[in-house]
Amino acid sequence: MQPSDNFVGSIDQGTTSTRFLIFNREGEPVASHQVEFTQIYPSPGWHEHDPLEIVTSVETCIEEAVQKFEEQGHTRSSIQSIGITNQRETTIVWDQETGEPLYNAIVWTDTRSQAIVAELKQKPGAAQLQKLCGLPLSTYSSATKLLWMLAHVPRVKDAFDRGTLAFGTVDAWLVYRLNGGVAANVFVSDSTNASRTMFVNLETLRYDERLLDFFGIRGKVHLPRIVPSSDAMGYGVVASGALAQVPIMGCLGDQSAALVGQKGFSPGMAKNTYGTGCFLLYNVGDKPVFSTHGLLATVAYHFGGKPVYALEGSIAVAGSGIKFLQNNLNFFQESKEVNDLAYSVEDNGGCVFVTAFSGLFAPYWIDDAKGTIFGITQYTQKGHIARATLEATCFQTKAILDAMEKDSGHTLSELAVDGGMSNSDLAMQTQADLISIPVYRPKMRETTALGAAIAAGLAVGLWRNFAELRDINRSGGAVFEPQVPRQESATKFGQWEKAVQMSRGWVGSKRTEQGGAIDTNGETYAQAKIQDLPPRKATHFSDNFLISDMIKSSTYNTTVNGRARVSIKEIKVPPSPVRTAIGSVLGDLDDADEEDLFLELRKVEILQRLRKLQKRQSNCY
Ligand SMILES: Nc1ncnc2c1ncn2[C@@H]1O[C@H](COP(=O)(O)OP(=O)(O)O)[C@@H](O)[C@H]1O
Ligand SMILES: O=P(O)(O)OC[C@H](O)CO
Repeated sequence: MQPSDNFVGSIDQGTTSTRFLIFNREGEPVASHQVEFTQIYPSPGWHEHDPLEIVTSVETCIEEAVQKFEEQGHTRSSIQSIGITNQRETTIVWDQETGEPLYNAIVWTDTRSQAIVAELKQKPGAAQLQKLCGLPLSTYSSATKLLWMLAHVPRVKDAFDRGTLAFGTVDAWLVYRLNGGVAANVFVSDSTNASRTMFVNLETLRYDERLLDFFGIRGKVHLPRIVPSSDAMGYGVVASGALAQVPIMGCLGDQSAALVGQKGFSPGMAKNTYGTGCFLLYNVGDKPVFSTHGLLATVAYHFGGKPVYALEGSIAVAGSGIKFLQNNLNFFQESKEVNDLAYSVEDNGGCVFVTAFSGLFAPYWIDDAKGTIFGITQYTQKGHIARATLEATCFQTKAILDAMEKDSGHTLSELAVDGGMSNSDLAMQTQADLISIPVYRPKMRETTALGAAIAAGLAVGLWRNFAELRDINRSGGAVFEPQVPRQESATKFGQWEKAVQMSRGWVGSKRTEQGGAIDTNGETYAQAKIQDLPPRKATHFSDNFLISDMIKSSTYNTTVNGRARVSIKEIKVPPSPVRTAIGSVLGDLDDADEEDLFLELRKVEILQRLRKLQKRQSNCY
């Protein structure tokens, strides 16, 4: 059989839908099928999927796509291997003895583990985690979702106590079930997915005892064996259905797959995928780069030999914001209509939508924010809200690119994009205008599925090296050139940053008996012990976000990461959107502590607000 008669299949199991695509050697999809599946939102901030429905959706897509493929005159035996790509971090647990799930999948967007995260942050060793695994302690990773299940789901705890609890991300679950479950017991995860759990050392790509001990699961939970992303033997074969006996040879988390599908194989290349969420991955080569500006370090891909790493900017809400307008607010019937609705008005009409449905991820990592629309007046129309929704992801992308530039010292000259929301021309034009560089959108936008197909195709020899991929999906793309002056973009971005700061602190707020809104965090901070520490060295901190209504503080003493005692004397807000804190540090702080230091600065602001509020209240009563 000629190579041109051979094909690879690609399962793309995303947050909103599942697809199966069959690619030829030119990297063109020749047949595909897609189904949406149930999104379960049991409580505010909770988001679940049914693990069995995920498997059924994959099986349905395979059956339907293979049928379409054969209707074109091809035979299923020409499909040489299968690749899998999937939503990452989403956590599934099952009983190793029965192979049955013990709870719904807790989706990556879910924020129910917030209290667990807050508690873990106080634990010794918390500050060292990110250096080991590349991820910040947040509700996003799988680890805290697993801990939540152990604390709240008796069936999960029982299996844990009996030693039969199996944990996996969606890739591990799919490989396990497609191989036939308990009977074959193929229990593996690829390096890119495994590195999103917080259990894996980013440099060795092995489970790290320090991480497992920190989360209290060492030796108590069955974890999948970690396998390279392209592997001829590791992932077994499909047990039944239209592609029975076809080997699975590729596996990548969806964001890694998109980078591969965009052929971002050289350091300095980046892509931004606007799916349910939006994720910018920047190839940094064969050594991880640990961010000091709110980004994640992650595995880009691992095709045998040395893994390749990426800096990642993760945005929790992109297309899901559009789905929210569609399903919850009934703005339109189909996602693609958002574009025309947003074009129906000239601009956002003064509205800024901080789509913090899951708090805010990179580069801000604000757990206590919730979605907030600022600037609504009687003038506001649906079109303004639609625009503000699209803009939110673009603003966050701009913040991520700024952070990436600081971490890498490199300025991107063009941004390659893909994913469902990238179909909106208005969103992509807005993106180019905000980041002042061209945005390149390829013609074939199923780059995530293509990435998994490439992983499987390299393993089976359909392609022998990256050079053979060069011409795939190269022509017919669209370029969006920046069209507004930088100063105008900077002004808009300043407004966004202001809105981000104003959205903080909502979670946990309550009303006092006197009727004034008081932030519970503020109360805690007000009780914080103000000690008299002798300053050792004077230090200058600055940050570029706008604080609208504050601050001149008296001295505030605190500790950062339990190591350095910080005494903040004064926070100045000059007319420019740069604030400066003047203080002193007793002990050592390095760049990695910057974020924690900003948290302390934030406490001073809250303390100030509380004082102001109390003063106002005592004037009233
Ligand atoms: N034409 C469009 N314009 C804007 N958004 C779109 C369009 N088509 C799809 N979307 C959005 O893209 C998302 C789906 O993108 P996709 O890349 O399939 O995501 P996932 O892999 O997370 O399931 C949906 O949330 C949907 O609202
Ligand atoms: O479903 P997507 O495409 O937004 O991707 C989800 C991510 O993998 C979550 O980390």
